[in-house]
Amino acid sequence: MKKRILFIINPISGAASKARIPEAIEAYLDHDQYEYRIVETKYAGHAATIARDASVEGVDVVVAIGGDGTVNEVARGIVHSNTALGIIPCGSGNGLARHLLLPLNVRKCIEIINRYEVHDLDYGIINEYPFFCTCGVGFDAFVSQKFAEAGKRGPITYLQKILEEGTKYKPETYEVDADGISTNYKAFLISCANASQYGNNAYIAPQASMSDGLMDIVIMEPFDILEAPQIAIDMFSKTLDMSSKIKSFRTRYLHIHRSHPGVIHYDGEPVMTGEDIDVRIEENGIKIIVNPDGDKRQRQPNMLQTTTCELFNDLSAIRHDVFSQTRRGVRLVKLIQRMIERNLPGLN
Ligand SMILES: Nc1ncnc2c1ncn2[C@@H]1O[C@H](COP(=O)(O)OP(=O)(O)OP(=O)(O)O)[C@@H](O)[C@H]1O
Repeated sequence: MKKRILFIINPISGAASKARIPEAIEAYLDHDQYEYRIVETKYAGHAATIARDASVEGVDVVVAIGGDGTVNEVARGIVHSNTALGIIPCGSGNGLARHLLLPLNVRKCIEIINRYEVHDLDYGIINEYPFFCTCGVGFDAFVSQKFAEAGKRGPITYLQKILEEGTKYKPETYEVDADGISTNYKAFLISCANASQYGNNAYIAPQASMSDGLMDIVIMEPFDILEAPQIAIDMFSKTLDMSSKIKSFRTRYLHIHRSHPGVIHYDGEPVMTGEDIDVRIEENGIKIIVNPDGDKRQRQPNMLQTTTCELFNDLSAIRHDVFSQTRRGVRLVKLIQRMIERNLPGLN
């Protein structure tokens, strides 16, 4: 018997047209294996309803055609069922597709769907919102909100928002509970990563795995404007975990308390929540069609990237030393000046 497959297209995701995707499905899908249907979403949240209904009807595969927001909607409609998720990445960042080493090419993704290699993988839940890639609080949630308000999508808009908002953003203090230990952090952001990247190959948690039953928690400490380029380079070099500005650990469950309500994000979708945030992992909760030829070594930094990161960290430490020596020197000069003034009044 043929498998039933449903393709869900989000027409507004990313910046590219989806007009020729139905043609590609007709041309490259294995029709001996699958009987297919295609639907387009009409509004935000629609993909979740369509996917849930399809799963209840016993559809074997639901394919998200869009970015991480579309993948999130489709995936949350089919968690803990026998329906598998397929992805044809057509979004702005495509974080989950990139983590899964899927090609950003419609034909190649359809060919991967034809091979039907399904793995049971983890997903997470932040308060009541499922996430499959990353979620968090702080600067990334703030940028997601600005991006959602921008009225225009695509990676250029994302970058524009990061640059516009980056210098204005003020780090907050969070109380973080994990495995019975509570710690206060002043942080630029706290990210909970089921997968390794935000999208566009910006690796927030290069070592994150979707099959370890754990999430990688990344706490980014406040940094100054001179350190910002180094953090960006570390992200794109998959070496952020080696940065001196990062604290990271793995856990199944995390509680975050902050002093006031605010925005969080799940897979880049912003939502307002209260002071308390609970994040947990659902082990093996979703079936996903993976790339059988995906080489996981692509997620690791190469020698050049590792060496560059170490060099930058050393330079940063030297700069910090010079700064603190200079500050100490300035304090000493002021002290001597005060002593002279006290002992020799009227000198100035
Ligand atoms: N027909 C529609 N009209 C308006 N919004 C929609 C429609 N269908 C889906 N959406 C919403 O579109 C938003 C953007 O989709 P998606 O996240 O897939 O694209 P993207 O943001 O460009 O890519 P990425 O998440 O990879 O950066 C999602 O929040 C989704 O809920």
